[in-house]
Amino acid sequence: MATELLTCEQVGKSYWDGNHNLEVLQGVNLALNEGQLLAIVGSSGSGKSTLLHCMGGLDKPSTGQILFRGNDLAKWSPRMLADWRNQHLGFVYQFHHLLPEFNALENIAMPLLISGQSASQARQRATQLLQRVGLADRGQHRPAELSGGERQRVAIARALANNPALVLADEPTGNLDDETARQVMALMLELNREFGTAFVIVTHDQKIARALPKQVQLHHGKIVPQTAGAAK
Ligand SMILES: Nc1ncnc2c1ncn2[C@@H]1O[C@H](COP(=O)(O)OP(=O)(O)OP(=O)(O)O)[C@@H](O)[C@H]1O
Repeated sequence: MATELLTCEQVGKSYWDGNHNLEVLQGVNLALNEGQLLAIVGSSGSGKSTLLHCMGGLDKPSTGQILFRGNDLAKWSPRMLADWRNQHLGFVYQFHHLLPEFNALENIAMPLLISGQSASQARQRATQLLQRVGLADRGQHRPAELSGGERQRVAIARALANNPALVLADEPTGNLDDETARQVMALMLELNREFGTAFVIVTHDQKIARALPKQVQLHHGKIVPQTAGAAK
């Protein structure tokens, strides 16, 4: 039976701009199962990144709840949230956010060192992951010495370092050409199958969204109801 990993219950987010209350998310209900792949689509400004940040505990909803394996994120201290992110979540962004002064291997090893693994354990796991994303011969290269697609592969390997339950990816292929985007997406789908990691992928690209088994569309901060038979 499918087990719920992350649940959004009536999530709302608003910002006060000095004059108005900006309702960025309204009544968002969403359930993601362990190992599931979900695309979040919507036009620019529809609230996709805000929702992803709330799901990752990087931002707090103004109303509603986000539950991880039944635990309400709002009840956790900043320290607990940081530990949870390190242990259970991975993040991939449109721009790789790798540390420029460290090489590919060191970038992948970083979350492992933060979680308390020894340098040799971290190095071993980072080497395996680098191999798995097809970059065994690029370990000593710094981000500036890698192509855009290679940087995203390193970023994906880093996101998976601690074998998280969930990877949150914000436009992970947004900065890549079509063919490289296709390869990076294919890699994420393979890793989902291999490791059982759930992925939430924010994209404005319908082609990419359709490659995933489940999609939700945001429009002005609300989930657009699916027509019968469209959702899985
Ligand atoms: N910290 C903030 N303060 C005020 N308004 C914000 C803040 N963060 C986001 N917004 C507003 O919330 C709305 C949704 O932003 P968000 O970045 O979530 O959209 P998006 O769907 O990810 O857009 P894009 O595809 O362009 O990245 C936008 O109108 C944005 O200006």
